[in-house]
Amino acid sequence: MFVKICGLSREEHVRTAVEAGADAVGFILTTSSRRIAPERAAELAALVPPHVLTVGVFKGEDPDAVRAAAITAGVRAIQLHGDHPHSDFTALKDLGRTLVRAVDAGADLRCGAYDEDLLLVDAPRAGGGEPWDWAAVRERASGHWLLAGGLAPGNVAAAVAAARPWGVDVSSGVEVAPGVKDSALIRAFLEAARAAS
Ligand SMILES: O=C(O)c1ccccc1NCC(=O)[C@H](O)[C@H](O)COP(=O)(O)O
Repeated sequence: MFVKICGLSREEHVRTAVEAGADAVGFILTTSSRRIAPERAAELAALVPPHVLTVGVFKGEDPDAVRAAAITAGVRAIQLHGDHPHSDFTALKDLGRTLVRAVDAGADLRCGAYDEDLLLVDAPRAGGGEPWDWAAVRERASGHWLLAGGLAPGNVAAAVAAARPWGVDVSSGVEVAPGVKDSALIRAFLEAARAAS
């Protein structure tokens, strides 16, 4: 089970996620209360060992802006939300970063359909912490795909049983207040996700 902890902004939480065994950590580089500057993401990404994927999260920006921010941040993966066309993934391919297509359940759920490396199937409102009908995508999603949207330590096992994803992603479910991560919740989520696999 691949586990991504998203929306990190503090050193303490990046270190906790890495030490607790996260496979990926995400930095929000788009409009959001969780947004951090690419330069700040670069400071945090420098704390992350090579075996953990650093992910820059974007929504709706044009490929040139995504490229510039991803280079400044030094992230090894780019996650695009917001109905980006196939051509945006093609335009970013030469960067050599892992490309993540983030969609809701209404989209094409075959990982690789847009030449992406990973697919993230999320609630309609990304980062909203809202559970949805995870089981509905079980037969439709395929390949290297992550389930997201309203996951938390207490429900990730049920979500995995319902949707059978390749990986999971969490943000709100490891926060004690909007945008404020908690180390104990990060550890609890990783433990529960591992046990669910
Ligand atoms: O988290 C945000 O604020 C955000 C804003 C705009 C685009 C994407 C965003 N988050 C992306 C993520 O990968 C979240 O972890 C994912 O949507 C799950 O969030 P949650 O339901 O809060 O666990």
